[in-house]
Amino acid sequence: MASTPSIGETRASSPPSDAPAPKKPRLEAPDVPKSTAAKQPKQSKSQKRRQQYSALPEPCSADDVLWREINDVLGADYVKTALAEGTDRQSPFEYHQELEMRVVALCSSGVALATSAEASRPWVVVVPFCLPGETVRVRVYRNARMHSLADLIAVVTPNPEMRDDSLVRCKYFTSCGGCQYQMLPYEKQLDLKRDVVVKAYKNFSDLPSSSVPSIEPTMPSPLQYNYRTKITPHFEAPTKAQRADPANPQNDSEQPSWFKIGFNQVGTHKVMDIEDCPIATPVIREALPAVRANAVKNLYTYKRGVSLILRDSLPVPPASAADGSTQGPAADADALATALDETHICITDHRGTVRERVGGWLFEYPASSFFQNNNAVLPGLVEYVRERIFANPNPSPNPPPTPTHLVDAYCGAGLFAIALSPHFTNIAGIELSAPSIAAATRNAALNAIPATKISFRAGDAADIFKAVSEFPRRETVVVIDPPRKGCDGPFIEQLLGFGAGRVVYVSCNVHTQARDVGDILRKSGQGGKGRYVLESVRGFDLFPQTAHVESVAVLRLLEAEGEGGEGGEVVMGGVGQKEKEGNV
Ligand SMILES: C[S@@+](CC[C@H](N)C(=O)[O-])C[C@H]1O[C@@H](n2cnc3c(N)ncnc32)[C@H](O)[C@@H]1O
Repeated sequence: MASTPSIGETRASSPPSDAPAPKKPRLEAPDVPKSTAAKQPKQSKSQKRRQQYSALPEPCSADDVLWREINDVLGADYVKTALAEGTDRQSPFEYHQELEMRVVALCSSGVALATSAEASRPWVVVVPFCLPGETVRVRVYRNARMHSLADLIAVVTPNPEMRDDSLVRCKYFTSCGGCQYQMLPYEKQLDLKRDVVVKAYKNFSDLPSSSVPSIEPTMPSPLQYNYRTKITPHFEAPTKAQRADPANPQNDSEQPSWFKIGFNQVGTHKVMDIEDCPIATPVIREALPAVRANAVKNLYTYKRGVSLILRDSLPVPPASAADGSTQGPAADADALATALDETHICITDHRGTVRERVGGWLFEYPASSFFQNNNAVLPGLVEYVRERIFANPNPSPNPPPTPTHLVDAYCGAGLFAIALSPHFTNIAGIELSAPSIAAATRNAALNAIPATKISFRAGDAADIFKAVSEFPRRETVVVIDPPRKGCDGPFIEQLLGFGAGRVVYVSCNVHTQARDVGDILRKSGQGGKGRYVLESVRGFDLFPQTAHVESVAVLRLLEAEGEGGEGGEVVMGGVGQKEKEGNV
């Protein structure tokens, strides 16, 4: 998801398809004297580096999330003064210095933020795998703006209220960059993830706290290990020197010591060798040794690095999707389907087809395309979305109309459109990836949903609103589930222009979600279609043992008249102020 090209950028820099190719720009206009031409001096590499060095992180990026939390620890005024005085990079610590620090906070990415009263000036040290309240021994490996990055050497004084090292199930924990929280009881993980959502809305929504309802407790995953239905271990192609190493094994079943197949080592882009991953589903764990052995066997044929794929799947009956012969809930979950559900296989071919069941619904999609990675949590997620769409938290004599139409923007293989289909008369989905759209269309047939009721189209999410101009706006729900970078300006503009009665924003990046929700609430107050209020926000744990949290925000349109929609101030939706106290 993170690698999805930035649609906004592409659009801004590409001419419309029927426009002539742009001419190479002239450096100077012919009638402008040389000395006064507005020619931008070319930047040298070191100038560019200096500029990057002095620029603050890109808004809403992972670096920005860390930066804001460093500000919270040190105090915004202190940081502002350091920036103004140019002392923001004057670390009190040396490269490779060993220090004893006290952990004062956990960052949203799962790393700890530590400080030392003995440092010559207030400074944060960022260190993985430790918890607030702990005293830790660390070694600094990089100095940056107002903080240093360090490796954990040892936990000197553990926090017994949080840490339970007996819970750790993976031998690679604290070396592999995949998991951050295996030492934490599951309830604590859920609490920390709620804090992440609270901080995201505080730091990124730019909304008054009165507009943000109390963040609900994080929805747990039914499985805390063995849940991950997709893993992508990777490896680098051998270098010339490695190929020529006389110490290399002479048979193709033995793995040279320099050949690593796995995931990135914590805090680096270096691959570490991983033979097992206990958060992956059993069928993936069983398949991994053979997949690794195959990579070792073919090792010298690789010219470039490779990302392997292992996806948990139900067996795909021949031609089931194309002719709709295997029907989902309509087939009444017959004995064959039940038997198939009990047998899982591992798909390792990027061009293969994966089949999953979510509740009573079947989904098939290309192995290389997007589908949520924790099947166990999906029925609860879909049910929560359904329940919030039809809930009326503020019963009034003039209730909003019952939703009848659904728009699934960023629909992938059709998860929300299909699983919510019994509750709507008309459904439209849009998605950028053509293979995912083909899968969504097949999935509708696979689940016996008539094409007169549901349709999918490939395209930019913003384009869906033209296609559904006949949908009654107040009775329409828009489900948004964008990639990590969130929605772009044109999408939000179209969304507001349409004015759907309800918007459910599902997100794999709560920081961009908070930014976009803030934008929607503010801008909707300025238009004529009424204004949105934020009714609820809840984190979902799709990735136990990691710091990652997904989030569902529910927005409701207050009409300009009749539902108290007049006035410019953004107000909170479904939750009373009392419940809200002590939140953000
Ligand atoms: C987080 S996934 C959600 C998919 C689906 N809702 C699900 O739960 O399976 C985000 C999807 O948005 C698609 N996408 C990315 N940019 C898009 C855009 N500008 N317009 C439409 N879809 C886009 C990606 O291809 C990806 O399938």
